[in-house]
Amino acid sequence: MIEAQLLTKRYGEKTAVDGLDFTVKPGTVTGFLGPNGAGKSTTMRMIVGLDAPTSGSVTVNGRHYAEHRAPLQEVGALLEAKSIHPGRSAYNHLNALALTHGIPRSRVDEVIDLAGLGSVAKRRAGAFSLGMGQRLGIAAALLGDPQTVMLDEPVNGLDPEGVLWIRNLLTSLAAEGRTVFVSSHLMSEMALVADHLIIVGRGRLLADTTVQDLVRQAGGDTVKVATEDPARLRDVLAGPGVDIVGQVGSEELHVTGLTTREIGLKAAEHGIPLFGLSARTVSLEEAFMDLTRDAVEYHGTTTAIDTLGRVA
Ligand SMILES: Nc1ncnc2c1ncn2[C@@H]1O[C@H](COP(=O)(O)OP(=O)(O)OP(=O)(O)O)[C@@H](O)[C@H]1O
Repeated sequence: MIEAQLLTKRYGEKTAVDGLDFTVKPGTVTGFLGPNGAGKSTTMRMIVGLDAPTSGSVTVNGRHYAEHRAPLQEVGALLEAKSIHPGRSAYNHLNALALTHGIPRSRVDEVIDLAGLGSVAKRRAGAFSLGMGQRLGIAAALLGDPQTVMLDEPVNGLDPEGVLWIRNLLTSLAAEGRTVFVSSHLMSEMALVADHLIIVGRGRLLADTTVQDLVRQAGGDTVKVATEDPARLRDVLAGPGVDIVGQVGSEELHVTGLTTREIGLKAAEHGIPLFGLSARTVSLEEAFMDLTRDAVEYHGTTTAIDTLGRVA
């Protein structure tokens, strides 16, 4: 469990983190989202005591990080800045960490396997690709078998296989009852792994919500369905809490209140062939952009916002 109370960090004139109040609970993956410069890394650094709050506080499992007797066994963190000696092998790096924290050597082999680093563990870490470096950072974070795991942009530099590995890893860590806190500025990636979202912009809390609620709020539970006989499908799908919109002469209906699965099953039950059945997928990105629009520090001229047909 991570608890932030009025957490604030100023660097001179700049307020990087501005009165954040949030709780990260065990047993789920919590995504920490926000545009570049929103204050995510600064918040994470304060959680593990690498930066001191200007005011407010943040605790892990009820204590400040520095007050834990065995911090590595309490919270494992992957932060953006790496501190690995380039001449040292992955194995030696993890072994040194284990030795200084009273962690058995057998755990080093376990995390090397877990991170898929077996074949490169004896190589110099300085020669590692970005993706291998990320895997080593994650291995180090898991070394103490911590109850709380915090990763800053873990998919950075990973290939598709690595991205999938991270997704499965995060989900299984949460399923084991751990607190999993992961930052990203990519809504699409977070939507695939996170159950809960904490969204920040310019250091302030913009939303503390479930993925499901954010989708709902953005109208993302609309399903687009096409059939030769939309009038009949409309009759079949009609019911309490179901809203159906269609245009005269169009084979397409927009349905809210039913999932793609429910619509597909009902149509099949009544022998109505469907030509298309899809949930709106861009709405999560749209919801994120709507929320953070005023909080983006650096607007590009040709960003993803343009591809959605919207102007920042
Ligand atoms: N040591 C520092 N000195 C001065 N300003 C800083 C320092 N660290 C961060 N900042 C500023 O604080 C703000 C928040 O930065 P932070 O790195 O926490 O954001 P972020 O959400 O992690 O961004 P990104 O997604 O780009 O990593 C930024 O405007 C940044 O320039």
